[in-house]
Amino acid sequence: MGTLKPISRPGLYAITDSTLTPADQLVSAIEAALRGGAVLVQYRDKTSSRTERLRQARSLLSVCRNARVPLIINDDVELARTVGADGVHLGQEDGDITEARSRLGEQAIIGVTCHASLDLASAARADGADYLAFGRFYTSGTKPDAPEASPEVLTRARSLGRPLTAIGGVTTENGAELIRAGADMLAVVGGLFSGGPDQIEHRARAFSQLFATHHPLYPISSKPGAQP
Ligand SMILES: Cc1ncc(COP(=O)(O)OP(=O)(O)O)c(N)n1
Ligand SMILES: Cc1ncsc1CCOP(=O)(O)O
Ligand SMILES: [Mg+2]
Repeated sequence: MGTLKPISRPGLYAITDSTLTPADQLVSAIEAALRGGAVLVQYRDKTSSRTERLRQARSLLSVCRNARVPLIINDDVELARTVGADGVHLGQEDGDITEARSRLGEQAIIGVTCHASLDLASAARADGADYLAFGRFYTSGTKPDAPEASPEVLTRARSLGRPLTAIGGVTTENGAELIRAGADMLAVVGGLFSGGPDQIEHRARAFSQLFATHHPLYPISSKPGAQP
């Protein structure tokens, strides 16, 4: 098993969506999410051509590098390797964690979908996953048929000692419940990007504020009202 790597800090995990964000607005949308405090970005695109995905991933990597925020590629280890992204997110059907590790290296961040299952999470940890993703927690327009999870799974998964991500229908209204239950990151598509370009930075800031208020490990000095 690899050494534990710090995944940035608790916060918003912004996930792109080619239907909510047209290709020509992708970079500015992610720049807005980063200004609002996103701590991790995932390029998730199920529809574009390989050439277009390569182009978009390269553009996003440059934006993320400027902000010193890691870029994760969804599903596609080869794309992550080709562009030199910081890691990959693998679902249960997306291939072997060990194989991804050997292709991307020890420093790569590998995140794994665990749905609502502590057994899947335990196995992913044993195979070297760097973060464990649970959900969907609420109704999701992006992936309506994803298996459902309840927030208690986050509380139980804390004992696994890996950063926990919550996904699926997460909004600025319901996110606090997930952070209090144990989420270190809120992975968000619709709740961040569905309002169009003018809303993104403001929404990202609101998500980031949830961590400042509700996450136990958030630096004390960053909490609202704390003395400097
Ligand atoms: C952070 C995060 N969590 C879960 C997923 C879902 O991955 P997967 O189950 O492979 O489904 P698709 O996203 O590939 O449709 C994710 N991408 N990111
Ligand atoms: C990819 C994925 N996996 C489980 S739910 C989901 C979709 C997340 O998108 P949204 O934040 O719009 O529900
Ligand atoms: Mg997948």
